[in-house]
Amino acid sequence: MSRVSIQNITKTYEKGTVTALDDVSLEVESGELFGLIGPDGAGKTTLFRILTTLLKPDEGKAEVNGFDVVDDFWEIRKIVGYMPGKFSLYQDLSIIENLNFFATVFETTVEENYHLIKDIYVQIEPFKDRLAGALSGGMKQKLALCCALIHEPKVLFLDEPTTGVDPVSRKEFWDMLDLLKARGITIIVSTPYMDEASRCDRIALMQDGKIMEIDRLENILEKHRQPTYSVKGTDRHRLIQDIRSFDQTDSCFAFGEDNHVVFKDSPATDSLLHFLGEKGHMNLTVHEVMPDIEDVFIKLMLEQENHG
Ligand SMILES: Nc1ncnc2c1ncn2[C@@H]1O[C@H](COP(=O)(O)OP(=O)(O)OP(=O)(O)O)[C@@H](O)[C@H]1O
Repeated sequence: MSRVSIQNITKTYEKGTVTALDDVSLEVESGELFGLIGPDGAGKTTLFRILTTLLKPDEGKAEVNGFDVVDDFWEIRKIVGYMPGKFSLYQDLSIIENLNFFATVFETTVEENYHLIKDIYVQIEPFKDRLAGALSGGMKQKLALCCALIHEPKVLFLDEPTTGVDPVSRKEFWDMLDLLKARGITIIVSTPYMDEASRCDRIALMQDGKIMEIDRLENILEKHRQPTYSVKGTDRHRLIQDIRSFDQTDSCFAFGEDNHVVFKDSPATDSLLHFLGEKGHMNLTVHEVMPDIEDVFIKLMLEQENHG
């Protein structure tokens, strides 16, 4: 049985003028570590709020562990853990007070379920009397995860848990999720960081309330692979504009120091270099690169924009 089943969910705000989710369907299997990947405003938080019964969909149906998110909301609240993106902790309570609070809400105690949070909690326990508001981003994130786990949830929803957290803590966080997955907990995690896709069993790429693709990362990369070129030069700002104005350019986006270019038909690197040279660009380099998930995301985003 799939743990989370979403069928044709639509949700709008502002009397129907803002569409947050547009006919979204998705199945997450038991024990999966599933990633919802997309930028701000893609609809990730709205989907989590529906699945954790805090918001009702306008249309469609969703189930968690066989319970309907509208009719069986009370059952769902007992079996899910939710780590919201913002404001999940009481800033003026200490670490241990926050944890006790969440345990009490679910009629349990920290002692009773200590084994569930132990691996994570030992890292912040030395500071247990420190106020949550005074913790670093990485420590807040660990505490929020402990609070979401303290009642032994079967399904865990984590909304952008690594946003604003340093790269080392981000990696540690994903290592912790691997441990939770090994215990059989189904996990759905959202992130705007494309590189985190590789840590998930499967991912859904979301943009503007729609799911553009759902699959294993390697399958998505394989399916959407297209020849992609890195073009660098001295005058970076003008370069991207000039590459875009070249008549054989299909798309060009900045990737850090780089510009990634896809051509309309056959690769036209020589004519592009000639074109840019005539526009006075210096120190130009061009070479083919292996497209990654960001390249695929942009490709799908442009296709979605062109269709709708
Ligand atoms: N309470 C609300 N009232 C009106 N519009 C809203 C409300 N909540 C979300 N929206 C809009 O719905 C869309 C989806 O927002 P949502 O918060 O679900 O996306 P997200 O992917 O979680 O992004 P973020 O990281 O910014 O929260 C956005 O256009 C957002 O502005």
